[in-house]
Amino acid sequence: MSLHRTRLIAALDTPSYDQASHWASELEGRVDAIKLGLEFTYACGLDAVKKLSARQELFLDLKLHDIPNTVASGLKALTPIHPALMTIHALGGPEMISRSRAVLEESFREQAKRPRLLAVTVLTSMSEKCLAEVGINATPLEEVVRLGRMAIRAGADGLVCSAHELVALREALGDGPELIVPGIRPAGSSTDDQKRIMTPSQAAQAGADWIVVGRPITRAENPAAAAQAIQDELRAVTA
Ligand SMILES: O=C(O)c1cc(=O)[nH]c(=O)n1[C@@H]1O[C@H](COP(=O)(O)O)[C@@H](O)[C@H]1O
Repeated sequence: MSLHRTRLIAALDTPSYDQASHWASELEGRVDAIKLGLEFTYACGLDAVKKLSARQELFLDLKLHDIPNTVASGLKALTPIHPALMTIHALGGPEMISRSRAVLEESFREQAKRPRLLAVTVLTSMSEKCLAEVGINATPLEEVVRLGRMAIRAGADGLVCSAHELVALREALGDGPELIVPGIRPAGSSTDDQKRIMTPSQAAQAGADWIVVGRPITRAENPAAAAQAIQDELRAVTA
């Protein structure tokens, strides 16, 4: 496995434009991208998403999951925002994924500028017990690899998974798919609602392309210093 630089995405989860804007400026140059998701987008709207992401690479994490036509049309409506990364749920199935990929390809003449389509496999807040409660009798690892193979075959550019599944996904799918990893907790920090967690350096060693970190940065006394400490930890892995 090649050890490449793992990039850091800060999840700016807040309903307040001023708070998100403050974090974005504080973190500029210290993180590789910002993530705006359901909380910020529902509270502040898409114009605010566009404005806030004007200066930084954007992961727009809206985790679409509906019938193929609705998801593909929803993604098309989001293309003027021009995120670098967008999410849909792998559980929507292969037709939903392939139509999503097709609509993004049609919307961007230059494919290099097309947002990368990420399929969320098994949420990092879910354990084996929780999977059983929704009727899936498999370990998170088995389910992530199964969904991951299907999603990449159907046209996803990458997958959202926990760090625990990285090695198995690389073995199954090679270096091609972009692997994005939330559920990251620096040593000693609170796990919150996350179940399948690892530290930044463990995720980097296991081959994450990007790690997503929210509360350990945004709830730190000094978010910029917290982000810098994570970058230092990531760099130490590849040094
Ligand atoms: O798609 C995601 O980004 C995502 C998928 C997943 O399985 N688990 C997960 O935590 N996330 C997101 O990653 C961020 C993690 O935030 P913290 O737990 O505060 O670090 C949140 O914004 C979640 O919405």
